[in-house]
Amino acid sequence: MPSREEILNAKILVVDDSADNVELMLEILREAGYTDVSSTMLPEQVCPLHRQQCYDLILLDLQMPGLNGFQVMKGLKEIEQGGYLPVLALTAQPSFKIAALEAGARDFISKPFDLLEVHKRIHNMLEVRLLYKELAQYSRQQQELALHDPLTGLPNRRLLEDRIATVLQHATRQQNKAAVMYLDLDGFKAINDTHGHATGDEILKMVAQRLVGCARREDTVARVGGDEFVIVMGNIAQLGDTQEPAAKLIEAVSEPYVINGLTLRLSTSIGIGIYPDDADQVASVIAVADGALYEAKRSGKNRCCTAQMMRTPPQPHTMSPTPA
Ligand SMILES: Nc1nc2c(ncn2[C@@H]2O[C@H](COP(=O)(O)OP(=O)(O)OP(=O)(O)O)[C@@H](O)[C@H]2O)c(=O)[nH]1
Repeated sequence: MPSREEILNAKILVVDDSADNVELMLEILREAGYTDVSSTMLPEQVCPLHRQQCYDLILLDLQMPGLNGFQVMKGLKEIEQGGYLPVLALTAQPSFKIAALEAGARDFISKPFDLLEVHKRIHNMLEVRLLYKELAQYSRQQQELALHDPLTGLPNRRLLEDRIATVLQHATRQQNKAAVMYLDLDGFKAINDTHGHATGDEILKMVAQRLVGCARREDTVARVGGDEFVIVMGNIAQLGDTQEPAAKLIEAVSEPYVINGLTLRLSTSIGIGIYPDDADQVASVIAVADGALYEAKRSGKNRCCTAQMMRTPPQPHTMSPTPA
């Protein structure tokens, strides 16, 4: 629940074409202890102001010349799409009360003002508005958590798959290629076993930072398993464009890690799959990169293999003719 202090610090806008009404409402609010109150007598200013200030409460007169309160609410609804319209309608017309609620106002205050009613309705409405904001923020945080790895903060497999799908669509439209690089650290288990899980965690965080440091801004670096990471590169012309970035990644991972006075080293193996040359679906391009990674491990680790290498049969050695 929002605290009393949070409620008193909420952002409030008073909208009325009568200077006397504005003055009266400002005085009531200030006396009640509200600290962040402003006003306008120009209804056409309400939407631009709300876009800028994101008010917690708009006390809106319904009968104003030019733009009336109902028209203002229509504009506010476009700003607060799917959200909570923080409008308390002010009206002297009993017949407008229901119309205002139907138009999206959360509540109304009758004119002439009854002080007790004004205080209660403003307080109740702010309580709900602030609670709504807290919930919306909590839900955003939960969504973030569901899509990111808690240890490194990198995107997790779910978000990675979404990103790959977007990159593949883009590559199709642009008639170019995309690369999926699958990395698995070499000998990471030994670090855990020798120096403990906490040290292993520190290494994973440092590896994550180094990979992000090597990638372009538009690439996605994700953690998809214990010591497994995937980097998606869009907008490449050919497989050859991945060789330099892959070498950079291998070098970055092999730099020493200094943790609690210990200097540790490890390396990484990388498998690369290219869209659309090696596969044309999200899952299959990840699978071919994983297959190439397996080959990189099998053939000695600390290296990069491509799916294309696995398809190309080894070339027979050509012997130079022996001079007679
Ligand atoms: N510290 C830490 N370790 C983890 C985490 N998740 C998985 N692991 C460990 O990471 C290790 C990964 O295993 P492997 O990839 O088979 O080990 P490896 O020694 O790197 O083997 P190669 O890839 O063949 O070189 C396992 O020991 C897991 O217990 C984590 O979040 N933190």
